Amino acid sequence: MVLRVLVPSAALAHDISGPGVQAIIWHIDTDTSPAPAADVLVTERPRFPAHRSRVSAIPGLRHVHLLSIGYEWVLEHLPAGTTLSNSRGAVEDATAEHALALILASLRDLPVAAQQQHRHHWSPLWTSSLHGSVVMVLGYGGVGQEVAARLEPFRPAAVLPVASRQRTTATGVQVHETQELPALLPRADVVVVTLPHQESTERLVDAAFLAAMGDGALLVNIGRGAVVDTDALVAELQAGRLRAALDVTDPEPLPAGHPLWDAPGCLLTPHMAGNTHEFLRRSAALTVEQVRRLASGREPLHLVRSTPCS
Ligand SMILES: NC(=O)C1=CN([C@@H]2O[C@H](COP(=O)(O)OP(=O)(O)OC[C@H]3O[C@@H](n4cnc5c(N)ncnc54)[C@H](O)[C@@H]3O)[C@@H](O)[C@H]2O)C=CC1
Ligand SMILES: O=C(O)C(=O)COP(=O)(O)O
Repeated sequence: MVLRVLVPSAALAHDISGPGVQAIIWHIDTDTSPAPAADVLVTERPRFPAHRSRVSAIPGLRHVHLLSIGYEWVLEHLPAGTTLSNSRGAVEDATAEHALALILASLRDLPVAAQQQHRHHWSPLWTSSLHGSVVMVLGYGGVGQEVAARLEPFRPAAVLPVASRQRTTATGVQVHETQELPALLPRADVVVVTLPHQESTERLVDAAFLAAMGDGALLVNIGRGAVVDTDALVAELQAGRLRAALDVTDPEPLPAGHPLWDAPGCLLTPHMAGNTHEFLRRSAALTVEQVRRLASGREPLHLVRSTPCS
């Protein structure tokens, strides 16, 4: 039996082609015609929410493999009986690196310096240091742990990991739980959100959360936009009380005229934390391995949903 696999690019089609595999190029954002029948869909996260439902119209679909990690967008569109896997391990490094870039750029006011450069204006700035600061890492999974590891060489006063449950890791790290947030938030100079979007995390960073952060503290979001109450954040930024560096926003893409574009003290990047050439190579290699496994009837790697949904 030949495994029919939809892939978003000619390069991936080339990589996965082989005995027992038929690669078909179909991109969820750009191919507006209905997808051809296929056993497997390999896909990126659609850039536009309206394109998500295209997954549910693929005849014969049995497995979806995501080229990234976040899978919340696909769950409600998975046809019954379909299993799901993601690219765990391929993108955490790049994402954590971007978090550090956002923290350092914000603390050292690089966007202000860049604006000065565009105006050919030379005026030294006084900024804040990561050394000696307290950094909360909210969400302590694959991405959160990589962020925490990258913070250590900067010698912060403390790194406070927060996740769903309290525990001490095998390496002795004390992970706090969300119930402790009211006590911990006033201590944090920087809060880095690495949470997935699910019912329990939606708007977890709400007006009360933001109000508990200290004056001048920095909120960084590299998880999902919907974890933050955007209106409440805009209000804090416009009041000049907090700063923010956001790779993910709600809504996304950010529409023209949205108040976040020009909010004071807000650095925005367009959901690009994971986008490195190295990530592409790693996820391509993972996809080749995944397709080989599926073609030979073996258990797929990194299953997110192992029991076919009904
Ligand atoms: N900006 C970007 O380009 C990228 C964003 N991401 C996002 O980062 C997210 C996290 O990825 P991973 O670290 O691999 O996920 P993971 O599943 O390994 O870790 C999630 C963490 O969140 C915690 N958590 C879950 N629900 C919680 C709750 N209600 N309260 C407190 N903590 C809670 C878990 O305990 C765990 O520590 C992805 O789901 C994706 O949305 C991932 C890659 C790139
Ligand atoms: O892995 C994720 O969840 C990410 O957000 C990054 O990749 P994406 O932009 O979703 O293709």
